[in-house]
Amino acid sequence: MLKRKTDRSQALFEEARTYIPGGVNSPARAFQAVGTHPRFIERADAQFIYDVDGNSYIDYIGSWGPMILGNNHPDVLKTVQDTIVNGLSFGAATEREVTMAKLVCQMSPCFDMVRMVNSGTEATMSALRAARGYTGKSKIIKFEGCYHGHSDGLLVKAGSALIAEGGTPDSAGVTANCAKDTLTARYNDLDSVEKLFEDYKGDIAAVIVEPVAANMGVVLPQNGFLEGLRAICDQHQAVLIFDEVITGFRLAPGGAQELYGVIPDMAAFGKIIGGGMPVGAYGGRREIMECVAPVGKVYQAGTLSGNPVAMAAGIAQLTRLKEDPTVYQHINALGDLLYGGLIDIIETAKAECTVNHVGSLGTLFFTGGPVTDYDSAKKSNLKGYADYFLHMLDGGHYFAPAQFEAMFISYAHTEADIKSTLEEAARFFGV
Ligand SMILES: Cc1ncc(COP(=O)(O)O)c(C=O)c1O
Ligand SMILES: N[C@H](C=O)CCC(=O)O
Repeated sequence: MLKRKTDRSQALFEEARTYIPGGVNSPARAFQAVGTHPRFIERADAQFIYDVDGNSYIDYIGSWGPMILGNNHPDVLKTVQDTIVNGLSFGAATEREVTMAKLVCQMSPCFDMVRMVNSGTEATMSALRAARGYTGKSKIIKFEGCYHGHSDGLLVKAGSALIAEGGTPDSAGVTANCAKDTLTARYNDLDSVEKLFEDYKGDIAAVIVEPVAANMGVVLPQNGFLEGLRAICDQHQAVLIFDEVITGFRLAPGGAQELYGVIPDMAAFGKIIGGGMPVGAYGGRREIMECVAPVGKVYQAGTLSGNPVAMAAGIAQLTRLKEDPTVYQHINALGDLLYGGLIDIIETAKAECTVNHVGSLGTLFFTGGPVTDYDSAKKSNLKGYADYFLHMLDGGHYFAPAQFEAMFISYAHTEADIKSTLEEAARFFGV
């Protein structure tokens, strides 16, 4: 029995369902997997998020990652306010796009050039098109349980809400023809990748991977996995693409590439790069990016791409991340505290759980583990996660409403927040 009143959220959800499929504009926020209705959000500030019933929560979603400096960060907010008075969109080149492009190319080890888009979905879809145009090959390899947005060819054995909300990892509406060029391998299993390269000799344009998987819950690359992908792609002249929509600018200023020291040919970014505005980006080696129109023959476009307000927000956030190492020191230290604390709790409680984490990113799985790929993640007790989620939510802690997602810590979180979250978790586990 939940203590908090959520009548207004419940009423809005009823109304929303009449007009919006499932009442939400993205399935991941439907709360279906945890057996309750979404909390309708009124505002968010620093480490807190507030619903329309007047409840406040410590926010561990942070808009699914972008709010790395905390919600409503004053620097980001101020630059947006200063920018909007000059017009919301021009559909024309601006100086801010040059500033953003230089910044991202300086921060991301694999970027010689970048193209801004409007979402992570566009970024991965466009990166793959460029890779195919560059290599002249048609097939791509992705990994089971990895999610790269909702473009047709990538909704194959995908993660995130496809699996989290009780669905299947493939989507209706994607034609067999569209899916046939997408091959799938097992995360952390180089043999499965090599086998595909053998079976489809000369046909594979690219391998796309979440360098840390975060859409089947957080699953870390085992030693040698990313290095092995690099070597296999080199051997077969395929393009290695890191989907850093979650890991980019979060694990380090240069993302997972910098943290693990493996440099892909291309990368896709989203979320953090826009400071909360709808932005994505893809880029990589110059010879690949010069295949993109209007220089090359790979067409990709966007009326709102490089939008001035989104660029302003992104530049403010990335500049802070580039120049202030205390951001990473802080979020990583809190990550150690939170995930280390959860490990202590589940060990004391002798609970069948596993914590996977790196830096500020992590997942508590309701399975004894180890969780190294989609098959092992799938062993999780989903009812266990739902009970835990509801307990934590009612206690004022806003986690991802599904087992197969990640938790995000921001610069605004404090040690006191983490301690309060751990106390609540300990109460749930009865220790
Ligand atoms: C790794 C990854 N790639 C791509 C996407 C798609 O991004 P968007 O939702 O902005 O289209 C997401 C999340 O949604 C993601 O987590
Ligand atoms: N798993 C997704 C992002 O990382 C969840 C966000 C969404 O699709 O709405």
